[in-house]
Amino acid sequence: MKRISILGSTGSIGTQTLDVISHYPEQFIVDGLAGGHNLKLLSEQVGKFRPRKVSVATKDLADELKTLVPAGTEIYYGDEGLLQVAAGTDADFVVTALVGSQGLRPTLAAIEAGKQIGLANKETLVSAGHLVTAAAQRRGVKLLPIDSEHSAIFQCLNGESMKDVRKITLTASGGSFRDRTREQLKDVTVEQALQHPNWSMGAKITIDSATMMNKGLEVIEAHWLFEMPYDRIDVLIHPESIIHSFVEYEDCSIIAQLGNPDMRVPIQYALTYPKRMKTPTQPLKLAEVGKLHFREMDYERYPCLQMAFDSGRAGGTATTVFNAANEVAVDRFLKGEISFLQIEDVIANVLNKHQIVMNPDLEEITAADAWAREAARS
Ligand SMILES: NC(=O)C1=CN([C@@H]2O[C@H](COP(=O)(O)OP(=O)(O)OC[C@H]3O[C@@H](n4cnc5c(N)ncnc54)[C@H](OP(=O)(O)O)[C@@H]3O)[C@@H](O)[C@H]2O)C=CC1
Ligand SMILES: CC(=O)[C@@H](O)[C@H](O)COP(=O)(O)O
Ligand SMILES: [Mn+2]
Repeated sequence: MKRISILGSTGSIGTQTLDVISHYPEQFIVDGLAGGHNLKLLSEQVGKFRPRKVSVATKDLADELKTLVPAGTEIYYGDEGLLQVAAGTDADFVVTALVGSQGLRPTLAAIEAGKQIGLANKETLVSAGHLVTAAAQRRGVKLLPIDSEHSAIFQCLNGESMKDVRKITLTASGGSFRDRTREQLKDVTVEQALQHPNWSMGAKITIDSATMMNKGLEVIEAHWLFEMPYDRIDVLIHPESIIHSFVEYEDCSIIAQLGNPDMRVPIQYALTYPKRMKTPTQPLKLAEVGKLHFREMDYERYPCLQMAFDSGRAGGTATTVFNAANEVAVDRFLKGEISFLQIEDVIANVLNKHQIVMNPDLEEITAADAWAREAARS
């Protein structure tokens, strides 16, 4: 029996994690759930899974939640609530499915408390990968990837020696605007940007896919998860999202992981690793798929991806600022304050103004993140 806490239980990854868990009630107990603002869904989850500790974004929401859940449920809110669900339960496994760098402190707290981590919240590694991986190493905690590309790479590396790896390649669908030129991006709407061709996900990551920022964040995530230098990480456009990523070895063998796009597969693999169990997903029928397509990445078409490699190579607080500026820019685009193409301008401007701090501690990361948010708003 594995005891689980979920940060971001009401989101796309959070709900799919609970779906996986509900297929194996004899294998999992839910100890903690943290949602944000969606009280209706969170109260249903509490009624069904009966966690001991639950958290929401604000005190008002916490007061309202008390009237909706079974007596005896411990209810928290805000930053303290996230820390309670991350580190203050008997869970041995924490799924990090918050969106954005707000997941950093709870993730660090869960690691310090010795919980194994199923990591979906990639922004934590982009913001402070050196702190998260060092804490995990020190505490003997596994960071099990949930992000589909990283789960694929993790599976392709299984049983192999890292010294035999030539490079890893992350596949990219191209997102909602994969068949448009830059000229055709000038007047795109929020609704159009939210139409991902292959995956149903939260709004922020769907916009990141359209700008190719998602792949940029994933390059930095892969750098930290697999200790891979940036010149051995490649990105390839693969519109079907069937090959989730692959590893090329020194003998020219390529090992890839394939499957229909369904996040319940990598979520379940992280939860049950190293065991594999049945999932409710549709098996991949390659004869029905017929053809798979690939295109070389065009870094001029996708400047966010180039900025990800540049800030990753620069190191220190460069990636913290790169991530925080993007979070604000995406939020402003979703609110209609800036155009789609201005997202990358905001990030570039903030990066240009930033004085990088090398080997930052948590306080310096927090300060750089706050500075970048302020700069991205002005
Ligand atoms: N969705 C996917 O398929 C994939 C997602 N990821 C990564 O996983 C992470 C989560 O993505 P996704 O599930 O799509 O995002 P969603 O937007 O669907 O979910 C975000 C979750 O965070 C919660 N949340 C937001 N703000 C707060 C807050 N202030 N306090 C507490 N909780 C808060 C939301 O609560 P509420 O809704 O109740 O307000 C929700 O539960 C991201 O880092 C993303 O990049 C990676 C690979 C695939
Ligand atoms: C499901 C998942 O892991 C997402 O990160 C997905 O990869 C987004 O797709 P693209 O960024 O390739 O469009
Ligand atoms: Mn991904």
